[in-house]
Amino acid sequence: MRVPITRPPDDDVVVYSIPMRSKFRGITVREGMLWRGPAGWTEFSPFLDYDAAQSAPWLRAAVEQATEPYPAAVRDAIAVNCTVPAIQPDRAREVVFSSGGCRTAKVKVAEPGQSLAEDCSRVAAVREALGSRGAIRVDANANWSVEEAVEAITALDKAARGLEYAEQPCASVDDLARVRRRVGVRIAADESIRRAEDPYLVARAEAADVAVIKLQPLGGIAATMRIAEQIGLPLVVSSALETSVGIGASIALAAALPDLPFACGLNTTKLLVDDSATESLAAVAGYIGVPTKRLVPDNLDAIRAPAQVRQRWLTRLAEVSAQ
Ligand SMILES: O=C(O)CCC(=O)c1ccccc1C(=O)O
Ligand SMILES: [Mg+2]
Repeated sequence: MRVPITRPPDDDVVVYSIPMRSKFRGITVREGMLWRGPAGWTEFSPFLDYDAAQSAPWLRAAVEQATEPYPAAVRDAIAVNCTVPAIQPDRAREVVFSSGGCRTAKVKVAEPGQSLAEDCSRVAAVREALGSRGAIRVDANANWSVEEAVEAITALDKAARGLEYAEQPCASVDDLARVRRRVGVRIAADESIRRAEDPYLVARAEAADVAVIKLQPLGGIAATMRIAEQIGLPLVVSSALETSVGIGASIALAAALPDLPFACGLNTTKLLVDDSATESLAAVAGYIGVPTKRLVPDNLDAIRAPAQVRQRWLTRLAEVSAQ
């Protein structure tokens, strides 16, 4: 079905370009667009490797944020995890110490070119920094085979002295199910939901214990809340590395969900060198407070992209709108 999506006039959008503190998922610079709609500021930031069709839900989410009010909140603060990139142990410790009091850490593992031993040292360092009562989850971004996943999850569970869950160990839903049957650690699905034709397949296949949901790839708050209702799995709301404008929408989603048993992956403005707002939405004592007003970005001049990058995004926005 062809759903027309309205886009703002070119002159009204801000294109930003912000370096990452460490390489994350192959990304060293985060780019995206911000504009103000009748309901408030919004963010559109599909990853650079996404084509126009894959970016269409991201635009629906951005248009919704610009035009619709947020749903009613049922909580006033969201527990969040800190996110540890595939970095050296001493820097991983630093991420935990400077996380704003997060009691849960998500650690990236299975980075191409790195070894299981490096993953184990990183996870052990995070445990040391977090203390025995914190929760540790790992995210392999689909980089393991079934056999590798079983071996790695078993070793990481030991190194972490207990894992909360392992996120997207393998690419296919069948492989997730196979790994889930063979390890004593919960399995979370991320790419299998946000990049899937059928987001419910993981649940039907009994391939995951936890569903990671991301606002932009799933097409906005209303669309994500429908999936949340029907998927029948505990949910973790996670970011797509937005600036505080986009994180605000994900916080609104997390605030509106009836059940939220795990910390959410929304403390990611820390991974960026700068932000759209001088007061970032970031954890204090492990929680991000749910704002009562929509965030107004006050740091736009500092993050504005060069003309070439701006032009590339305007072209991209036109292509995605034409979907
Ligand atoms: O969940 C988190 O802690 C932060 C968000 C995150 O990891 C992420 C951010 C951008 C793209 C992919 C991912 C991911 O979960 O794989
Ligand atoms: Mg993930």
